[in-house]
Amino acid sequence: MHFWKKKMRVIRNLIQQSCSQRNYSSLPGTSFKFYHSKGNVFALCRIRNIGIMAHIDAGKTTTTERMLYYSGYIRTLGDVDDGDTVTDFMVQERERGITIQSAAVTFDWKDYRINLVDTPGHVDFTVEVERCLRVLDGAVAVFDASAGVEAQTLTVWRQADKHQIPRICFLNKMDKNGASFTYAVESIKQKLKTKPLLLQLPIGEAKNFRGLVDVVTKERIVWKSTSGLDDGKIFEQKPLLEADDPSLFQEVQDARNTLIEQVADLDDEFAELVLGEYSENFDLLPADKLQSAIRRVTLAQKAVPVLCGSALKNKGVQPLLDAITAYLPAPNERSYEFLKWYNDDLCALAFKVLHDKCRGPLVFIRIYSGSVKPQSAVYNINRSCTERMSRLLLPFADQQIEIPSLMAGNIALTVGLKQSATGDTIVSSKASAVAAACRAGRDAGGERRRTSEVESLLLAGVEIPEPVFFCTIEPPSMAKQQDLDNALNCLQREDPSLKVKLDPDTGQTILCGMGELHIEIIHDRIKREYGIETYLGPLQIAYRETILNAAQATDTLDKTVGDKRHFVTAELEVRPRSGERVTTPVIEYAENVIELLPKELQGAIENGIANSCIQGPLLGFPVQDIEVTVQSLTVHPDTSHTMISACVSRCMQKALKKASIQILEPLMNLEITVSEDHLSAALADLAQRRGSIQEIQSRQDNRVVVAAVPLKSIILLSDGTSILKAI
Ligand SMILES: Nc1nc2c(ncn2[C@@H]2O[C@H](COP(=O)(O)OP(=O)(O)OP(=O)(O)O)[C@@H](O)[C@H]2O)c(=O)[nH]1
Repeated sequence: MHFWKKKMRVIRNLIQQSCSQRNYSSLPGTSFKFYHSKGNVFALCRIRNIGIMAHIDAGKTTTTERMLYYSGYIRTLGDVDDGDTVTDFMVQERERGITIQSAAVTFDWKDYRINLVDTPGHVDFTVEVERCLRVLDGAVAVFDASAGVEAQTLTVWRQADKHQIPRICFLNKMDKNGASFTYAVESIKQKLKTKPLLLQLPIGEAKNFRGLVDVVTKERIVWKSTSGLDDGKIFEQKPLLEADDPSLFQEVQDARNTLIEQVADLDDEFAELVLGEYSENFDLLPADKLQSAIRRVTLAQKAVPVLCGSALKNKGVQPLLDAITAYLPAPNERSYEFLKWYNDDLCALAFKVLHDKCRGPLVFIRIYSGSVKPQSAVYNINRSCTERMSRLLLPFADQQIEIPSLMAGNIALTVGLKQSATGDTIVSSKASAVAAACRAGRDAGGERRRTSEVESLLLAGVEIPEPVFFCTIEPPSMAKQQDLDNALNCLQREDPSLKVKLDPDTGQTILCGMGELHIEIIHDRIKREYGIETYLGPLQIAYRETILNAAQATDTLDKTVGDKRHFVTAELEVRPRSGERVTTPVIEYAENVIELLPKELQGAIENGIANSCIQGPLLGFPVQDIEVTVQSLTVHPDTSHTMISACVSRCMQKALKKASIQILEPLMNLEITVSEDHLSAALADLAQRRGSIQEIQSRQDNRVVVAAVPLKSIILLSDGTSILKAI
């Protein structure tokens, strides 16, 4: 079903691309002068840095497009299905109708500056979501109201939890068949374990969805079409009277009372107010008092406001924009410990890199303190280098405008930073970094070593998960290998989840990625953006190896090279590591070894251990979740470090073989929505694929099977086609 929908989109897009693409030679809609004049004059309290996150296809891009339209940034509404939205500007995004890379847009809404990032929903691009969330102050979680919380919603929700990001929920697709406000709210409660605050109630559902009622103000909002134009710009907002609709009136009354009680439970200041002045009649409680309390509980992440609408049918997006400004935090409302070490000096985090053919690398930075100006030097703490920022731009999807400076709290695009990569901390100068490190050291009691002072200045980057797929990639001729290497270098800087390595046996370049689609997109980009036609080998699963038991091994290396005798004897113990997953071995030394071991030999030993874990003894996959103890080491004085590493590595391989080495296979968590009639067929199919069924839920008339299935059996069918495409 899903596949056909996408396929239809691709066909339509291909037809339309040639005749009806939006002209982007200038910023769509609004004039440049407007942004120049307002460039950075917004007070911090009027800035919102927010992201839009959700499961694939929930409607993030469609919602973003409506926001841009109502804010006046664009004059015509783009459509994902027509491939002409502002934020999905990559050719692959337009062709496939999905978001692949996050896109930042800046626009203004009622005297607020909103820096908004539309993120991808596909599981292969989760890292893209994570690195954006790292620099955002708030997020809008979009849901398909007919599906509620879906698999990837859980992942992005957890990412937002990790970065402690206040959120609001938008139940989109209220117009869709099967849309259910109650079902979606219940699934938020159950699956996300959060407290939803219902700030709106829908008027009608599915094809009867007409508008909504604002529970806080008790106003009815109904959208009108004017002279055939149904763009949602015109809507009627007036107090809901009992005479209009007695049952809706009662429903709203009850919902408001519940909301007041919920908020009072979470906010002492509001509880005092409610229990004092308004205890007799909640109706008299002013909307602004309720709003302020909702803001406080949202910022404290004690509850999540819930709104609803239909982005496609142009309903509910303006109130969502109001809610973003009313309930999500301004940059100065987020607390960042490191800010006090910088005073007003520049401190920024590079969170995304793009490569532009003419301008070179474009680096997105979030400014936490101080300000940036073009033509200035900045210092990259991670790389210990000074770079020159030649130009400063405000991002508007694939368009940018040049600005003379930008203050803390904003997101900017810089030109000229050639070394900086995703996750790097940028400050004004080395002296400023040293001064901040001293302050950080003083705060830590002056006992901290210098290295850890510098470490504390580094703004935590983004955790990159290990790739699960790999394949070989080859240029059409050896002459093109250098060009391919350059292209892969650029793509890796843009996308930290893409890993490139050399096969030590064949010398081939290996591409490692997060999924089939990820690798397919990289292949396509190399062809389109770098003009290199490459050949991919068969897609393979990145297995891992681990051990089940503890084991010991001893090995001796005795070699004479020239007039030098190299002699090492190593004794090691390996054990499985329980608890948190570790991809590199945890190394310990027996007491008698650590006392006598010269520091410089430690590096050689650890090198040997790490090298042996790169290619496990069973099938040559990396070894993980192990602990190693160096029990004893005897070294002849003339022995080189390389020989020590080689001996330790050989000894490790012996120990691993004795410790019941096993293959670990990646599992995919699946949610399969089927009608009751097809349930048994789906379960039989899962069993055939070695899947383990965790739960079978009911979703309105459908059943949802939650299962974990080995990746190998889900990706490749016997005829070599992908099951994901076949569904
Ligand atoms: N019925 C209905 N369809 C919608 C609505 N909003 C979006 N859609 C459709 O849902 C599909 C996906 O919309 P997108 O806006 O691309 O969703 P997305 O979350 O950005 O998708 P990814 O970025 O690829 O994860 C498109 O076919 C839209 O036309 C809505 O309010 N109602």
